[in-house]
Amino acid sequence: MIPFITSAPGKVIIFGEHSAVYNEPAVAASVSSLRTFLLVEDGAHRDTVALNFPDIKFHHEWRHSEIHQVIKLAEADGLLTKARKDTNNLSQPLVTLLEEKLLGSLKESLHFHAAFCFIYLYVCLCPNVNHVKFSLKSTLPIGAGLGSSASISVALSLAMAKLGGHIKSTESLTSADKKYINSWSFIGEKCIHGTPSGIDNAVATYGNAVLFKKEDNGSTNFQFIDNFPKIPMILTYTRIPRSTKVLVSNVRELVEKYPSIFKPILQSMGHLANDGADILRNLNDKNYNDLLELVRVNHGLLVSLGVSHPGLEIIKSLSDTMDLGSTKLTGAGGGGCSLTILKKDVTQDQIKTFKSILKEKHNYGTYDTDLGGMGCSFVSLDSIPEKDAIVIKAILEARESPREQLTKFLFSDESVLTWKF
Ligand SMILES: Nc1ncnc2c1ncn2[C@@H]1O[C@H](COP(=O)(O)OP(=O)(O)OP(=O)(O)O)[C@@H](O)[C@H]1O
Ligand SMILES: C[C@@](O)(CCO)CC(=O)[O-]
Ligand SMILES: [Mg+2]
Repeated sequence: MIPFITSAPGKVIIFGEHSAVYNEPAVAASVSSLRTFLLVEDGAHRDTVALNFPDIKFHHEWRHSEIHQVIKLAEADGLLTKARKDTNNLSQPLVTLLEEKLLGSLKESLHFHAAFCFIYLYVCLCPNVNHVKFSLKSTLPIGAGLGSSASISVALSLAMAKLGGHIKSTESLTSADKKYINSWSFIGEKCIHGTPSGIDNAVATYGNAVLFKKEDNGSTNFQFIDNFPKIPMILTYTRIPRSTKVLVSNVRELVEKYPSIFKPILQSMGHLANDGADILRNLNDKNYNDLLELVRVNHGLLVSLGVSHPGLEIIKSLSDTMDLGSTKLTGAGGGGCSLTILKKDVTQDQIKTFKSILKEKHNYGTYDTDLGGMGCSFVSLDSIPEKDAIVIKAILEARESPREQLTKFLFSDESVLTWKF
């Protein structure tokens, strides 16, 4: 089976970030052109499980025998069996064991969370896989609100589900396969940020656009928004770093301190997401301004939750001053990215001016991308000529490879890869 590559996209939340965590509906769409790629191949050394995550300058090797000892401890009191059965919650005793025995040396937060997500999934899904190396690279900005954590959780869950024999499909993924990947990537997201709603991993697994809702019993419910309209928009990346885990826990403190103030705000966001989904299902000239209005209101409510940032307000203020449309933060906020939905009459010149002010004055980047499209996918490198496989492996293993190069060789019309999904 080895070598193979898995992949999963990022996402944009259009309505309902943060309120989604409180079981309110939310709307998100995949950003199929911004993706994480994970190469699984034989390792260089026997008895090792190696991680090569160049985007965050993280390279790590565990001896398989060392992991195996931890697995034996976890198996002894039935802990692992329990953890494997529960895809709604992390097993705290297993987390403690992994932290003590396998993650103790990792102090840097990005490294710790990526390794924690990896090792929890590994011991649950494919603990016997040995002499193996995982190289992971993404064209998504990391920690920027576009779902980088969910895309790595999904790419890892798909790879480990294949390695552990939980997914046997060699052609397209079945709906049971996707359900399995979605459940385990939710656990991966829990390792990275504590209390995810599950919207990001659902979109990274299934692709397309969804109206999502987490139910009170922990299950998730989502409907695809078919024929998702092409909306003229600009995604702006402030490059201001932040952590979803911290932002979500700050909101929780506020909600617990002032429930009578914040619960209605969260519910209001939920109503807004439902109304927004109705508009998006049937977007036309008459309701286009309603879409802009709801985006503006959603941002205002997010500001009241304390998850904006002066750097995001710069984008909002410029788009308001230039009368371009409505801007809201997207994802967890606190920096990261914003989404500007453009009015219908905005000209190319105005867009150019907006982008260049943001670039020159603030060093912000922008992404031109469509929403929707393919969710998680995989491809075997045995299925392509060896010379192409060598090039692709080198790109995925290299310390640095530009986003354009990754996209060109792995996910463009020029790529030799035929993804299965
Ligand atoms: N390419 C990558 N390589 C290694 N680790 C990554 C990569 N992308 C994401 N991560 C992990 O995900 C974490 C960032 O997740 P976080 O949820 O804070 O941001 P995000 O998912 O980009 O934004 P949001 O959750 O708002 O959509 C990092 O700490 C890191 O551990
Ligand atoms: C902030 C949040 O609502 C979205 C992060 O992309 C968290 C979540 O839903 O898991
Ligand atoms: Mg995330």
